[in-house]
Amino acid sequence: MKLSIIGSGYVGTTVAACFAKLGHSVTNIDIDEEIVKQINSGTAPIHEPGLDDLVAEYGGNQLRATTVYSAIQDTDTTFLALPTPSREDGSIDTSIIEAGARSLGETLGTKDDYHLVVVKSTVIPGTTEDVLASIIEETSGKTRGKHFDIAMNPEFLREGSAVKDFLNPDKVVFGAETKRANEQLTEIFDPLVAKSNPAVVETGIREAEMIKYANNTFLATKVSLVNELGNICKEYEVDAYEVMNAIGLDERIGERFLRSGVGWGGSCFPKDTAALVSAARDKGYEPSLVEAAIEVNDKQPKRLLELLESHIALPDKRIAILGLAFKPGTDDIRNSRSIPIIEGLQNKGAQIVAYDPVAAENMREQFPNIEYADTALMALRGADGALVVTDWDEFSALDDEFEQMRNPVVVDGRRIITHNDNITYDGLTW
Ligand SMILES: NC(=O)c1ccc[n+]([C@@H]2O[C@H](COP(=O)([O-])OP(=O)(O)OC[C@H]3O[C@@H](n4cnc5c(N)ncnc54)[C@H](O)[C@@H]3O)[C@@H](O)[C@H]2O)c1
Ligand SMILES: O=c1ccn([C@@H]2O[C@H](COP(=O)(O)OP(=O)(O)O[C@H]3O[C@H](CO)[C@@H](O)[C@H](O)[C@H]3O)[C@@H](O)[C@H]2O)c(=O)[nH]1
Repeated sequence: MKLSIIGSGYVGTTVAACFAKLGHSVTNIDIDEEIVKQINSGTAPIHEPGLDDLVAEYGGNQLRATTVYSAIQDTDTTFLALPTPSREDGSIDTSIIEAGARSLGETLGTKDDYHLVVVKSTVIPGTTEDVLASIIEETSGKTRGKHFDIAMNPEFLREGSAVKDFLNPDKVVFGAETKRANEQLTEIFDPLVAKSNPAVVETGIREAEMIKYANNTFLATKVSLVNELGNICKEYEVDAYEVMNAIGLDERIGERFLRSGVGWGGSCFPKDTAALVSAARDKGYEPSLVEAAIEVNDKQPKRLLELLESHIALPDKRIAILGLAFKPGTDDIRNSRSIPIIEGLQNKGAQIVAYDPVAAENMREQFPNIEYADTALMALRGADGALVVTDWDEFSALDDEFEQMRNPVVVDGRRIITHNDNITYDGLTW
């Protein structure tokens, strides 16, 4: 089928490249000319394992990119994969996706045949129907349910494994209000369903919107609960990882997302939990458990700094930060736990030398005045303390490199460093 995808970020580019691999002809629409150029020349605009190969194979032929919205007219279905960031008060800011819907509606106004619009972005229940569909009707002059349909298809891929996740999902969710929309979505996803056999959830639009928030809030709260349990375990000198491995054997709990540490970051958990809290309050409901999950998460980076301070006084000390990305496998630093850690160290008067295999350039834009090292060893050399913030594999292989520190105090926020007699090791968990 001929698909267009508005927004070529982490989701839009990954989904587009994967749909091309599945045999569809895909056009990415983005306002960023650099991204458009990169895709057309076969280069992935973001760091994501496996994406380079797909964009190299399909970019410029079965996968094209443009800044021109009218390219949508030559497609059957448009996915909206635009950002839905947090406002200052945590509520969802729909201004970008509204602008995208407006441009989409304007171009659909002169399209002759039926079109399916699919919201891929994460949006609060009611946004697809009450906000986006209304904008498209208004700007196109067309009637929803007749000339076009709108559907909601939330995305569950994780950064760092986005291509693999998209091609091998546990489930695909189709939120649709007409048979025709549901059938068209089914046809688009047919090659994926045939290949990886996920559960197919056919549901209403509002339910699809809420499934995404419920999914993320459940996982974020699970990790916060694990962090709280890990903190209590530490007080009692109990190995939290052994405890979690055991409770994970209970199928009702499950073995994944049980790693306690410095907390969750990224472009989704923080913003989606905040948006759900805000949306609940809008309806007069106080979501105290979700608020507590956020509070536990906010405290973990502070706990890491307190642990470091229990070993050394920070003013004027050289502190190595290992890991800037919010998780391994990505260059994304949005809401990374490394950000409050850098700020906390700066407030205490420490000198920072940071290392990350791929995310340093993104962090440099936000913190141009800290030192960035080219390797973990270079960051550690001469440092008075080291904080492990991201669980990159290469950090778990570090060993006598720590001996190059002036004072080998290592505080592990991810439980990945092997203890040895030559370092003073401490961690968030025992
Ligand atoms: N990042 C993830 O892992 C992930 C996973 C699942 C769902 N989501 C959701 O998907 C949505 C997109 O997230 P993302 O991380 O891909 O965003 P992103 O910030 O990585 O990418 C958004 C892209 O949209 C482009 N853009 C902005 N305004 C535009 C416009 N008017 N027209 C065309 N392009 C425009 C930007 O240039 C950018 O390339 C969000 O709602 C997010 O919550 C994200
Ligand atoms: O046991 C765990 C698992 C995760 N994390 C942290 O949780 C955050 C999020 O990790 P992960 O969920 O793997 O990455 P994301 O790319 O943010 O993916 C989440 O957010 C996406 C955007 O909505 C969803 O699509 C995914 O399903 C959902 O997992 C990261 O900071 C991790 O370090 C932990 O601390 N302990």
